[in-house]
Amino acid sequence: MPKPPIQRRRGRHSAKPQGPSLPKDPMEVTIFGIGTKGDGMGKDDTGHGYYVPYSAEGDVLKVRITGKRENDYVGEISEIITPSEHRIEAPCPHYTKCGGCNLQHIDPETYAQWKSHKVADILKRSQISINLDKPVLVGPNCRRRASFAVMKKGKKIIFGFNAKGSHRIEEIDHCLLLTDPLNALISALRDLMPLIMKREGRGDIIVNYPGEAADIVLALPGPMELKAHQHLVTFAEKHNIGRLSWQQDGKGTPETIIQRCAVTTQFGDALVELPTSPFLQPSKEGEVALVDFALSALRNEKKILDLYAGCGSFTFALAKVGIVHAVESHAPALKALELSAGRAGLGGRITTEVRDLDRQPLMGKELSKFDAILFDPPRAGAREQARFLAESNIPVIIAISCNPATFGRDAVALIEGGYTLERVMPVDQFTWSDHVEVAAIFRKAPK
Ligand SMILES: C[S@@+](CC[C@H](N)C(=O)[O-])C[C@H]1O[C@@H](n2cnc3c(N)ncnc32)[C@H](O)[C@@H]1O
Repeated sequence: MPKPPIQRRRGRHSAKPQGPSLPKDPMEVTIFGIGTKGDGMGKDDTGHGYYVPYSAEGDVLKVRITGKRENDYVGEISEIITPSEHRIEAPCPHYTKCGGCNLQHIDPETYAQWKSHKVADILKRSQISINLDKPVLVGPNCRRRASFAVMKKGKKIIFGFNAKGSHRIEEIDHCLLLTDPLNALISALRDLMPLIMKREGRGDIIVNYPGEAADIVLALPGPMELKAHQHLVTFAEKHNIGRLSWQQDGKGTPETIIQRCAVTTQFGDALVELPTSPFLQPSKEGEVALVDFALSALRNEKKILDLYAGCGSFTFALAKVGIVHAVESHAPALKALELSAGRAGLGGRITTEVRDLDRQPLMGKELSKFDAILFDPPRAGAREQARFLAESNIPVIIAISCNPATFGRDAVALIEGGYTLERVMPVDQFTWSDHVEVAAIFRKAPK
């Protein structure tokens, strides 16, 4: 029988104990499903509801109650009485201690179904019913970005990943989700910390490895000390770091300390020189799947609008179909896109515009110039912009979203505006977590 997950200490954000009203003895709970946040949902024999992290459908458990979520109890597994048939041994030794993953203990088939069910459930809440495409599962060993946590207390430094809902840091040497070049940096970064982290406190080390060279932001307490510079130069040389930046106390714009070479990524034929901390799709595999999906919606549209374009993950691919206007609020990202378009000889096919689409969405006549639109907003979605897209008569709209809930809201606006939702494809770039992305196609018949 698999071992019960290791119990974590209660952290700052976990459910608060409710005092004497909470039963003290562990309760027997049967898990009947997994909720949208990845916690098992169960019932005891009185019918009371439970949320139990790290449980699986069909588990019979002894659950120690730690708090309440609305009318239901939240609990921790104290014993697995009968394991679910969907339970497997989690592949990572840090599982349940590190906060990164919460669905490693479920067999791959059930896991994949759950990702699709999560999207379907959220869409159903918005009264949207559609047969979803088969999900794209990017899998482990693909993530090209990581945010490590570091803490110095006295002389002791701990480097790893934050535990879930807690100040604790789980020390790790290897993460199954990361690409090999990123994993190879972990022990080197740990060894670097005592040489450069002189003040007590906490920090984050954000590493992007989008192409040939890594880009690292050291968000650490206090200013960089002069002595740290030579250590950083040696570190950058030895480990092929393209750029190293220091962000004092994790606030403000990171200051570039060392730039050995350009930090680049390839979008189609264009090599894009990236600014510090750019948005990129978390994996190349996910990026390719999303781009292929977007292209599958297009025929030979002449004018295409790429909203929330970032550094151009979609722009360069769309420019093979038509002339693209890329709009984005982060000026350095758009500058990188524009320069790369020029170098790739695409200056005539790609135009750019820095614009805040919440405050100043494209509307009416501006939209009517385009034959197709792709929009890929942040987690909050594109509420304002979607209202105007809904009113437009653009024949095809492609939506990419990292948040099915805000996608559902924006999709309703488009459907109420006369669009038909043709396809929705779940994309799992956040393997073993409860996150899932979606890509969708909407069409409107010409008037
Ligand atoms: C999910 S990312 C997508 C970026 C790009 N499409 C990609 O796949 O790499 C969302 C982008 O929206 C931009 N953004 C956020 N809020 C915005 C706003 N109000 N107006 C315009 N762009 C915004 C962010 O800077 C970011 O580049």
